[in-house]
Amino acid sequence: MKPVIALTKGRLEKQFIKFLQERNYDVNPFLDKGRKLQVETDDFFAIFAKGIDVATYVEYGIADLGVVGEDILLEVQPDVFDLLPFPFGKCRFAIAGEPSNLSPLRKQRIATKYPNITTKYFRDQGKSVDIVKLEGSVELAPLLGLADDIVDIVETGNTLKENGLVVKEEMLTISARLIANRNSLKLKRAILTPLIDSFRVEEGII
Ligand SMILES: Nc1ncnc2c1ncn2[C@@H]1O[C@H](COP(=O)(O)OP(=O)(O)OP(=O)(O)O)[C@@H](O)[C@H]1O
Ligand SMILES: O=P(O)(O)OC[C@H]1O[C@H](OP(=O)(O)OP(=O)(O)O)[C@H](O)[C@@H]1O
Repeated sequence: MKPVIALTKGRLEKQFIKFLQERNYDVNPFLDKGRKLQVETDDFFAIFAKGIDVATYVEYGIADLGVVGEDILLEVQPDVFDLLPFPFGKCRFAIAGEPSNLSPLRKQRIATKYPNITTKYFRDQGKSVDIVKLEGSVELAPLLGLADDIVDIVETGNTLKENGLVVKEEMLTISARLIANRNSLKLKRAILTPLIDSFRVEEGII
């Protein structure tokens, strides 16, 4: 029996495949997968899903392991075991907006894909804000007057820069994480341990 790993489609998938290659796993089945959403390698079955669904597949035990952004774990708080960080998918959460906008007299309005992370962050600072939930291109919101500022992921800063926005406050840094189904960890320990151990990166490298 092979383990099942749920992978976040898109940028994390590409970086995970590179990570596997560096560890001498055979990645050929990934290279010609086309639009297929399931792939079998010598070592495991992989399924491809959106990050939020990766957490769901792992929580329900359809997948034993998952590769998912920490942003999803913080936002959704799925009932999974958070095993270890990967040295990719590194970025940070920040509050950003137009350089010169003044604090509004009304409650501050923040646009974000991450309402729970945002609410908690401001609540911890003793502030209540209005949240506008968006699904992407969040940088548009302050430019078009939908919100005063945004809370979003920043990596290179290019998206902010090219849209005339600046970081106003750094919030926290995140990376991709390896998660596991709680029962799989107990019941399939023998087949999962070698895989999990091969994903460990020496301390100091991350
Ligand atoms: N600019 C970035 N740099 C590094 N990691 C990022 C960046 N943006 C997102 N991520 C991480 O990669 C994960 C997947 O992001 P990706 O952009 O592929 O999908 P998404 O935009 O969150 O969702 P969708 O599938 O709807 O496009 C995110 O959950 C986050 O952890
Ligand atoms: O600092 P940068 O390197 O420019 O990266 C940051 C951008 O990347 C993510 O967007 P993504 O590409 O996932 O598109 P989205 O806005 O549709 O979510 C994030 O939401 C920022 O917009």
